[in-house]
Amino acid sequence: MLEMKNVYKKYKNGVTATNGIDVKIDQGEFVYIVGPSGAGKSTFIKMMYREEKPTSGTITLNGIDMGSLKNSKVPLIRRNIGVVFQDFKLLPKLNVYENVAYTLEVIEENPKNIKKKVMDTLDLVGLKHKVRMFPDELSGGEQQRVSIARSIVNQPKLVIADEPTGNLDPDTSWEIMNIFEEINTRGTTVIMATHNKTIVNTMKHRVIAIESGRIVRDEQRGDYGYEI
Ligand SMILES: Nc1ncnc2c1ncn2[C@@H]1O[C@H](COP(=O)(O)OP(=O)(O)OP(=O)(O)O)[C@@H](O)[C@H]1O
Repeated sequence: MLEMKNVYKKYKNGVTATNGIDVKIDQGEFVYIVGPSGAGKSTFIKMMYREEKPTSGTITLNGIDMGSLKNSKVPLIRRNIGVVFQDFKLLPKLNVYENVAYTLEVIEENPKNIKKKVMDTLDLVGLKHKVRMFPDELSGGEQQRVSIARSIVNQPKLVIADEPTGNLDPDTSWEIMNIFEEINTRGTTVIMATHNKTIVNTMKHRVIAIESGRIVRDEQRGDYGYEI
C-alpha cells in the first residue's frame, strides 16, 4: 500500500530529517515507528499524507506518487487517510457529533448517510452518549476518541497516528490502543509513531526504528528497544 524509495527530506533551515529511507508497508499491517526525539519520525509520517514533500526519492501510496501530486489533488487523496495527533486538534466550537460529521460534510457525503456513519463510529469508540458535549467538556481520553472517530468515519484504508497516547495517562492509553487494535482488526492499516515502551512491548506489532533520519531496525513483533 505504501512504498518509499530513497526518501530524503531536507528542511529549509538545512536540517536533514530523513536520510535515505526505503520501506514497504502492506495493507492491513500495524506498524510502530520508534526512535529518539528528533530522529525524523514525524517527518517520515508527515510525508505519507503529504503534509511534507520529500526533497528527493519517491513515495507511492496505493499507486499514487505522493511527492509529485498536485496541491489541488491532495484533499482528494487525504479522504483515504485518517490522521490522529497527540494534541487531538478538535474544533473547539463544534460538539462531538459535529466534529466527526464535519469530515463527511467537507467531502459532500450524502446528508442521509452522515448521521448513521457518525453514530456508528461514535459507538465504536464508546462515545455515543456524549454527542452533544463540546471538546472542553471532555477528558483527554474522550477527546482522543473523538479525534479517532473523526479520522475513521470515512472508512480510510490507512490511519496514521503521531504519538496518540502522548498526552494520556496509562489506563486511558490502553483504552485508546484497544480502539486502534480494533480498527486494524477490521482491515485498516495503522502506522503509529510512539514513545510508549510498555505499549510497544506488550501489544506486539511490526516495529520500525528511526535514528538520524535512517531506518536502523525493522522487525515483525519487535520490541521498543530503547530505555526511556
Ligand atoms: N518544519 C520544520 N522545519 C525545520 N526543521 C524541522 C521541521 N520539522 C522538524 N524539523 C527538524 O527535523 C528533525 C526531525 O524532526 P521530527 O519532528 O521528524 O522528529 P521526531 O523523531 O518526530 O521527534 P519527536 O520524537 O521529538 O517528535 C529535527 O531536527 C527537527 O528539529
